[in-house]
Parts: sequence; structure tokens; C-alpha cells
Amino acid sequence: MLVAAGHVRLLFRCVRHVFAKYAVAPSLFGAVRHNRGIELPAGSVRRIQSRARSGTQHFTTGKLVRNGVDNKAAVICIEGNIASGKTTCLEYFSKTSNIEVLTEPVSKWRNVRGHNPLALMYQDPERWGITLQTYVQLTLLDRHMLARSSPVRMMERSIFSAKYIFVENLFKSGKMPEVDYAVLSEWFDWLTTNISIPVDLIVYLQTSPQTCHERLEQRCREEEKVIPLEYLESIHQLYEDWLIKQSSSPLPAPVLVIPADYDLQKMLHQYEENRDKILAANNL
Ligand SMILES: Nc1ncnc2c1ncn2[C@@H]1O[C@H](COP(=O)(O)OP(=O)(O)O)[C@@H](O)[C@H]1O
Ligand SMILES: Nc1ccn([C@H]2C[C@H](O)[C@@H](COP(=O)(O)O)O2)c(=O)n1
Repeated sequence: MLVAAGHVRLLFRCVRHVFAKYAVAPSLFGAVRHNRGIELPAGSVRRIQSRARSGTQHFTTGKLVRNGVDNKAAVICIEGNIASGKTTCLEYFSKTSNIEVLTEPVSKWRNVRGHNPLALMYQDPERWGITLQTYVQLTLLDRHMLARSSPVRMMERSIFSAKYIFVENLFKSGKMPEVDYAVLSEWFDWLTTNISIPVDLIVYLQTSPQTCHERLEQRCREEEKVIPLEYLESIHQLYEDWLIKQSSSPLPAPVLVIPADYDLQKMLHQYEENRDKILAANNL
């Protein structure tokens, strides 16, 4: 009971942090609500009247959006299993002018005020799964809401895969208590209902779990030494259900699948071959 109350307080603190950063105060934290929506300080966050792009499912009327964000910029999320090659892919595209690249904030997940929630989660997922996933949700939301500096943004994963893959995996494998899952789900639903989080294209780096296991061992990240092949198989299955079978959770954008079991040179060739399709997201 005490643990659950602590988590609720932590979640409140997290959202307060996001809204403090963007100088927005939704009704939960005392903003004045009018018939036209929430009154916000100038130069902070506004509610947009409409946003609809062909090829995407999201219509963001009435959602919060950060002032200064260019809604015409395309957002491409690179998705895939752990160690599938997402960072390597982003590094490659970062050399292209007019593409802004945002990697996952893993360094934050390994060090929040001197604590390492990523390591804690792998040591004891039942206890620390919600702690890590709450922080992942916050830091990815922060990434989604950053003002864009280029016509194309490529970012590693998304708030959607955090929920549909990693939270789902913890819960389905019996490693997350139902109450933690319920609280995280409520937060996710609130955030995605009230905040504009546009995604224009998902690029899925499709690998076998075995390939990821080999690359994981090669990368040798201290926290991940305990990850067994079965964990990567579960994550793989959830990705396949979401992005290939499209049978589990809603898709925030169309999906481009790039087979990614090949060696580095062949992968760079694959990226070049798919460059136009990826960057076409800018014209949606
Ligand atoms: N095509 C590839 N073939 C072999 N090794 C790769 C390939 N792509 C990436 N790697 C290596 O695999 C490890 C994980 O890659 P990384 O890009 O960090 O994955 P992710 O960001 O998806 O976790 C790194 O050591 C990287 O150098
Ligand atoms: N929602 C998430 C996202 C990532 N992780 C873990 C998985 C990895 O150990 C690490 C970084 O992932 P990578 O970029 O290497 O695929 O973070 C998680 O537990 N929950």
C-alpha cells in the first residue's frame, strides 16, 4: 500500500516536472479552466485547434502542444528490439543535413540524481519496474515535446513502444503488479489523450532475438548482462504483434519494415536504399 502511494506521488512529481519545464499548468495543478480550454502563460504551451495529416491516424484537436513547435516537421520513430541497431541507424542518418536525431535518454535512465533505475529494474522488476517505466515515460514525453530544429526529426523509440512493448511485457510476464500496470496505463491514456504527440512514420528494424542477443553481448552494457535470450524473444513477439500483425495496440503512424539481421555494411546499404521512403514522411 505504502509502495503504491509512493508511486502515485512519484508520478505526480514527474508530470509536475514536465509542465513546470514547459510552463504549462493543467487543471490538475491549479490552472484556470475556461470554456475555451486551459488558460496558459504566453510563450508556453497552447491547445491546438486542429491537426490532421494524411497517412496518419492522429487528429489532435484540442490537445496541448508546445509553443514554437513546427507541426510541419516530420517525426520518424526508429523502433526495434534491444540492441537491434537503432542507435547505429540514427548515427548514420545524423550525418544528413536537415535531419535532427534524438537518441533514447538511456544515460538518464542509468542516472537520475545518483540512482540507476535501469539497473534496479533488471535486478528486481516487480519492485522497480514501475519506477523505471514512469521515468522512461516522462523522459520520452520530454523528447516528443522538444521544439523541432529541422524539417525531419528521427527519434529512437517512442512513448508508444514504452507502453505497448515494455510495460506490457513486464505485466504479461507477471513481473509487474496489476496496480502498477493500472496506474501506468491511466497516465499513458491521460498523456496521449491530452497532449499532442505526432508521429509520421515508424521504421521497424526487424531482427531475430538471436541477433540481438549477440549484439547485446558485444555492446556489454553492465546493467544488461542479466538479460536472457527469452527476454529478447518476448520483446520481439510484442513488436511483431504490434507492428507486423498489427493485432495488439493502436498504430500511431504507418510502418516501414527494414530487415536488420545483416552485417553493418549491408545495413548501411539498406538505409541508403530506404532513404527516400523514410524522408518521404516529410511530405505527408
Ligand atoms: N548491423 C550490425 N551488425 C553487427 N553489429 C551491429 C550492427 N548494428 C549495430 N551493431 C552493434 O550492436 C550493438 C548494439 O547496437 P545499437 O545500435 O547500440 O543498438 P540499439 O540502439 O538498438 O540498442 C552495438 O555494439 C553496435 O555496434
Ligand atoms: N521502455 C523501455 C525502454 C527501454 N528499456 C531498456 C531496454 C534496454 O536495456 C535499455 C535501452 O534500450 P536499447 O536502446 O538498447 O534498445 O533500456 C526498458 O526497460 N524500457
